[in-house]
Amino acid sequence: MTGAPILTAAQMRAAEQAVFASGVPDYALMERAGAAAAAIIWRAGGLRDMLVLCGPGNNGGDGYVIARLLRERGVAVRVAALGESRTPSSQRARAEWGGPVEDLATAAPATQVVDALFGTGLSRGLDAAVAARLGELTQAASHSHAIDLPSGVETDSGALLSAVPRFRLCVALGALKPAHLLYPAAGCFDRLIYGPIGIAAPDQVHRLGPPRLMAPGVEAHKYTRGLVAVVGGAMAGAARLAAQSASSSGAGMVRLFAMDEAAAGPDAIIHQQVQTAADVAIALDDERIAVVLVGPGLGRDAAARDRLAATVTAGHRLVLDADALTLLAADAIPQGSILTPHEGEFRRLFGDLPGSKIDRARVAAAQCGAVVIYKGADSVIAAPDGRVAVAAGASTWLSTAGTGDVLAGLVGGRLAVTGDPFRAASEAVWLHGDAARRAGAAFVADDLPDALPAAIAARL
Ligand SMILES: NC(=O)C1=CN([C@@H]2O[C@H](COP(=O)(O)OP(=O)(O)OC[C@H]3O[C@@H](n4cnc5c(N)ncnc54)[C@H](OP(=O)(O)O)[C@@H]3O)[C@@H](O)[C@H]2O)[C@@H](O)CC1
Ligand SMILES: [K+]
Repeated sequence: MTGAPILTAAQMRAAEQAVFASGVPDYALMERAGAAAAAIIWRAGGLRDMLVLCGPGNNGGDGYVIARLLRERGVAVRVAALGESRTPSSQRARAEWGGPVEDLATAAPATQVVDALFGTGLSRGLDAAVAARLGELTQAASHSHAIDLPSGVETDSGALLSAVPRFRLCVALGALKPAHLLYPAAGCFDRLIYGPIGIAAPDQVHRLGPPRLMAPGVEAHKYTRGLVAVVGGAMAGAARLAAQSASSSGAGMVRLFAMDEAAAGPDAIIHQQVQTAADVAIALDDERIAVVLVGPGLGRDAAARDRLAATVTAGHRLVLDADALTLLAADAIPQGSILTPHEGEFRRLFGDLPGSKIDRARVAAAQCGAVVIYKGADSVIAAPDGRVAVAAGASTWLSTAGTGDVLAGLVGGRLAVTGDPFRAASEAVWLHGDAARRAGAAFVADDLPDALPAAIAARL
């Protein structure tokens, strides 16, 4: 389930210092980085002629190493620089390149372009003329490669500090950075390839990786596999969709407590009409229930508020979604819950927190003692203890009505199966993304539960 580590610029610098402290000379690390990137670019672009754009810092230094190594392989390489090299390692890399260095302002384009202008040391947007040159040269190349990061993206937040062209390939050196997964920066390249350089990374923040799931044991029955209760409300369809998703998530049983008969779904889901808050309290007075999901289709009126209060009071493990996130205050969220806010719900609950989406999700999770799935094209899953998984690259077709209800049901189901909120949230986000990939294009949310069994089977 754990994918590649994600490090901020400051954490990268600390990891780099630890390598130096272990006796590796500064320039040796730059050689490693340049060699890792050169090997990846060679596989992507082969002998096509190349222009390497080198900035003043160590990102530029990597560029000179790449230029030298690819020249040794027979590539016709030219280098264009933005001023002098300012760090000792990049000065040495430039000297070892030893070839001509053109002016970035006037350099002619090439079939391949390598952007080694700025990486994790970018402190502000590029000057307009430099950003324009980068754009022109990148567009003119059929093969464009960004070294470590596309120049102009802010490492830790994924914001664009100036105009950034789209690259075919981005080579992440040493570790992923938040900007590789957070939008808009994550949209500035088609492919991301990781180039290892032998640094040790802290292990709290990762890219979401594929989960390892388990088939039920021989002694399993429907209650040991987890009973999910879904408390519905005014809008029957959303709760039904969530219940359907929960029932295809691997859980043992799903009960749907809905306000009317129209909410009845497939026969495997036990449907019970539950009108008032008092009815909800009675329905949830069942110790076999492992998890209660509330929010999809709940409504926002006084009756909905009462049903939600009765649900929270019942004291079961909760998954809170949609209207439940609009009705509840952050300090009323029971510890150990899972929350699934999108941007608007997140801001309403937690206000305008500072920092990147990763920082905000972490603070929110710690504040309320719950696992937060901060949804979007880049979903961030944060646990109260600081663990974070970032999911990127999900199908853009997920931006359709009802997919959030499906995710909520899946989260409830995986929580009923595993009993571990961070694990359940991570598994659910992965399976949701994989189900969408299997559903293909232009699917509707109703198609996703049907794709879940195959997504689960692929992870056993
Ligand atoms: N850390 C590691 O483990 C390893 C790192 N490696 C590589 O090093 C990269 C980080 O290198 P880095 O720290 O030297 O920063 P880098 O991105 O080259 O730029 C800094 C320079 O640019 C300048 N500058 C900034 N913004 C500017 C702007 N808008 N317009 C103009 N100038 C601007 C800034 O000056 P200042 O902000 O002081 O004005 C400074 O001079 C990293 O991404 C990776 O590729 C690998 O080699 C080995 C392992
Ligand atoms: K770069």
